[in-house]
Amino acid sequence: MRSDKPRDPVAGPDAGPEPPYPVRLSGPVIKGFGRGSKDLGIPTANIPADDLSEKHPELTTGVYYGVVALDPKTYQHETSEGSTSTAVVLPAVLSIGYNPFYKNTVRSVEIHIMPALTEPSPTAAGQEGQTKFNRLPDFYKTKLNLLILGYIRPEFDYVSLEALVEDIRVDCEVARESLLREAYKCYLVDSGKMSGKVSEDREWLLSFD
Ligand SMILES: Cc1cc2nc3c(=O)[nH]c(=O)nc-3n(C[C@H](O)[C@H](O)[C@H](O)COP(=O)(O)O)c2cc1C
Ligand SMILES: Nc1ncnc2c1ncn2[C@@H]1O[C@H](COP(=O)(O)OP(=O)(O)O)[C@@H](O)[C@H]1O
Ligand SMILES: [Mg+2]
Repeated sequence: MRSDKPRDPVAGPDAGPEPPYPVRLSGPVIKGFGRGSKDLGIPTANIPADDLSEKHPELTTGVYYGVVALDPKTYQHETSEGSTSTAVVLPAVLSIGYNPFYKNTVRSVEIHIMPALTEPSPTAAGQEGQTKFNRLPDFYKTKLNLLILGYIRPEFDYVSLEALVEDIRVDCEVARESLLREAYKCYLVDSGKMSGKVSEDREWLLSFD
C-alpha cells in the first residue's frame, strides 16, 4: 500500500536518461480490460507484453515516463493547424505490471498519452472538480513506438479507486516535470542541437514501415 509521504516532483537524474534507459518498446494497440476509461477516466493504450521478460528483463513492474509516437498511416494527429499525416512525439506515463488494485494475473503494458508540454496540464494540482485526463480519438490496432526514459515508482494496491486515480494524476505531473528538463525535452522537440544518440532514438521512434 502507498505510504502518505509526499512525492518527489521529478524522477531520474537531471543530466538525462541513465542506462538501461532509453528502452525501446513497440507494438499494436490492443484491447485491455476496459477499465481505464470506464472505471478511472484514464484511457491507457495497451500493447502486448508477451515477450517482455525475455527481451527486457531489466524492466521491473512499476510506473515509468517516456515519449511515444503513433503510426500516421492509421492515426492522424489533430494539431492547432489541423490534422497531420506525419508522426508526432508526445509525452507519456505508463505502468508495467499486474495492477495490484485489480489483481490481474497477467502482466500488461499500459500507456497514458499526455498533451504536448506546450499545452496546459489537465492534471495540475488545485483544479476545480474531477480531474479530466487527456483523451484522444480511439486508435486501437495502430502501431505505437515508445521510448521509456525513466522510472517513477513501484505499483501499489490502494484503499479506494479515488486514491489510485489521485496517484496516477501525480504520476502525470511527475512525468511532465521530468520531461520538461532540457536533457529529456530533446526527445520531444527537435532543437537542431541534439546528440547523435538522441537523434538516433528519435529516428527509431518516428519510423513506421
Ligand atoms: C501511470 C499509471 C500508473 C498506474 N499505477 C497503478 C498502480 O500503482 N496500481 C494499480 O493497481 N494499477 C495502476 N495502474 C493501472 C490502472 O489500474 C490501469 O490503467 C487500469 O486498470 C486500466 O486497465 P485496462 O487498460 O486493462 O482497462 C496505473 C496506470 C497508469 C497509466
Ligand atoms: N490519452 C490517451 N492515452 C492512451 N489511450 C487513449 C488516450 N485517449 C484515447 N485513448 C484510446 O483509449 C484506449 C484505451 O482505453 P481503455 O479504457 O484503457 O481501454 P482498454 O482496456 O481496451 O485498454 C486506447 O487504446 C486508445 O485507443
Ligand atoms: Mg488500457
